[in-house]
Amino acid sequence: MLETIWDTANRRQVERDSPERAACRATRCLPGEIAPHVLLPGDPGRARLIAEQYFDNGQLVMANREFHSYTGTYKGLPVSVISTGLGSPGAAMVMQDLPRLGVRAAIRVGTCGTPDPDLRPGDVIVATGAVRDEGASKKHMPDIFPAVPDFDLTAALLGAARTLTDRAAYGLVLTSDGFRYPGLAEESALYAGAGVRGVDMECSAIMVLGQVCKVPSACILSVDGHTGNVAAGKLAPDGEARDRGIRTAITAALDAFVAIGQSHHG
Ligand SMILES: O=P(O)(O)O[C@H]1O[C@H](CO)[C@@H](O)[C@H]1O
Ligand SMILES: O=c1cc[nH]c(=O)[nH]1
Repeated sequence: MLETIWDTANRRQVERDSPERAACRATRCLPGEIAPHVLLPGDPGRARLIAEQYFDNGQLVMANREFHSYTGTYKGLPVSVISTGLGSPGAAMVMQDLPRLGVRAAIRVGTCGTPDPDLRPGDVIVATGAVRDEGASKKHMPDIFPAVPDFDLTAALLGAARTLTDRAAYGLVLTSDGFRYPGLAEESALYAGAGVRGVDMECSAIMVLGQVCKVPSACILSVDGHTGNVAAGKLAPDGEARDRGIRTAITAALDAFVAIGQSHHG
């Protein structure tokens, strides 16, 4: 069982609902509680898994709604993980908290469907850009603005993924406000013809807010199945393959942080 960080790290105890914590309205974290390098899974359970299985001395910092934050180290580098919940509004709110928390790089480690017959469950996709079929980012930037990740962070992420697996792909992602909806099959076929390889619900918001909030951001996704199956009502993901891909994505993201970490000190 993880302890809260202020139990063991001599931090001030500040109530979750205090005005001081509300300055970061989603995460309710304080400056100093979050490391400069942050992983962003959607699922709070995945945040916990990362803290328990990948961090040294990973400790729970704060749990507010679906936004659960942990801090620890990886290969000696201070790192944090914050879950963004399901969908772009929550992801956008987390991104808005990050500048105040001193975050210098953020990587989404998520899951996706794929419309690409060449990809298999358990493959990982490093996103090179995203179709903005979600509403949250449009509250921050008009929809003619592109959703692109940070180039250097993305290059480091792809490099790290390729050292771990020969099933690391890169390409565009379709980020949507829907999971299963009437136009899914047609839309994903249309976009797949122009290079979309993954379908998720947060990447484009994280990329656009990364630009707006000046937090270099990138995304890596584990494929959990084909969008054709979801569109046809076959909703069960390939859980075993998905989890294998998630483990690859987490390690690649952390290794990318270590690779770029040197430039973020001093
Ligand atoms: O596994 P996560 O990171 O939550 O990502 C994907 O999974 C959820 C849908 O099941 C959406 O949040 C989608 O983007
Ligand atoms: O948004 C998502 C996430 C996982 N799998 C899908 O098919 N869609």
